[in-house]
Amino acid sequence: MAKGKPTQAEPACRLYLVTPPALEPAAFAPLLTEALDAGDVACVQLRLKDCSEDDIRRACDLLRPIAQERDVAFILNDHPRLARETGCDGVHVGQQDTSYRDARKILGNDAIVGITCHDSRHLAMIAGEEGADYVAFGAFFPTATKTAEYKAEPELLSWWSELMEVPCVAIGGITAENCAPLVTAGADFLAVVNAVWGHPQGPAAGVRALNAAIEASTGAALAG
Ligand SMILES: Cc1ncc(COP(=O)(O)OP(=O)(O)O)c(N)n1
Ligand SMILES: Cc1nc(C(=O)O)sc1CCOP(=O)(O)O
Ligand SMILES: [Mg+2]
Repeated sequence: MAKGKPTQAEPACRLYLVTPPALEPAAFAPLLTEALDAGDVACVQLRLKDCSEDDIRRACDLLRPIAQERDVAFILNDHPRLARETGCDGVHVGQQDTSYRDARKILGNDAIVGITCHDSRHLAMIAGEEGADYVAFGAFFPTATKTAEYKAEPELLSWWSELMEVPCVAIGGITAENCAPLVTAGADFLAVVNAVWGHPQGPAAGVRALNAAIEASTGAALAG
């Protein structure tokens, strides 16, 4: 994920992989490699919940190079200081996490800082004005990966993308089967957990299915 909207050389909507909330880094490394080698992925977010900072450091040290060697941005969830310390490309922070300003201070202007905005135009406008590199809306569909308290609609993506240059990420229960309205509404990135890591044929098949669905929806949108 370069800073800014995908360019003309890149697909209009790209995949943003979020890791499962618990993983064993050595066992997960080949799965990540398989996923990234299967198709177009803009970004990987390491999202580990209920584990120590040392566990996060170890996971970053093993998984970050797999993404960065492939020109895929590696973003850490929730922990701007750890993101800086471990050489991540950026951080994703939610409304209850470190503020945008503090995250930016910690990481500097070259890093990617993305912000959760739930279903809120107001939060997104603030994040965009403050300088966020992307705003994330969700959850678009029911998800078993976390308890999602907000429900976003595709119309939010069309409103945002018609008005703003700052890229928008859609998240929450997204699959190859249901993603078309989000792509046509203008999502710049689709963030997924279960559709890739829980795919019955493995993560490579998950990435291929989502890439194909994005391409088909983009073609349909261009055809009018
Ligand atoms: C791309 C993306 N969008 C939203 C979130 C959710 O962040 P947050 O609200 O801080 O919740 P947790 O992920 O920390 O449980 C995200 N991580 N990534
Ligand atoms: C991490 C996260 N944030 C969400 C939000 O709505 O902000 S939904 C979500 C989980 C996404 O996982 P899956 O693709 O398996 O539904
Ligand atoms: Mg968070």
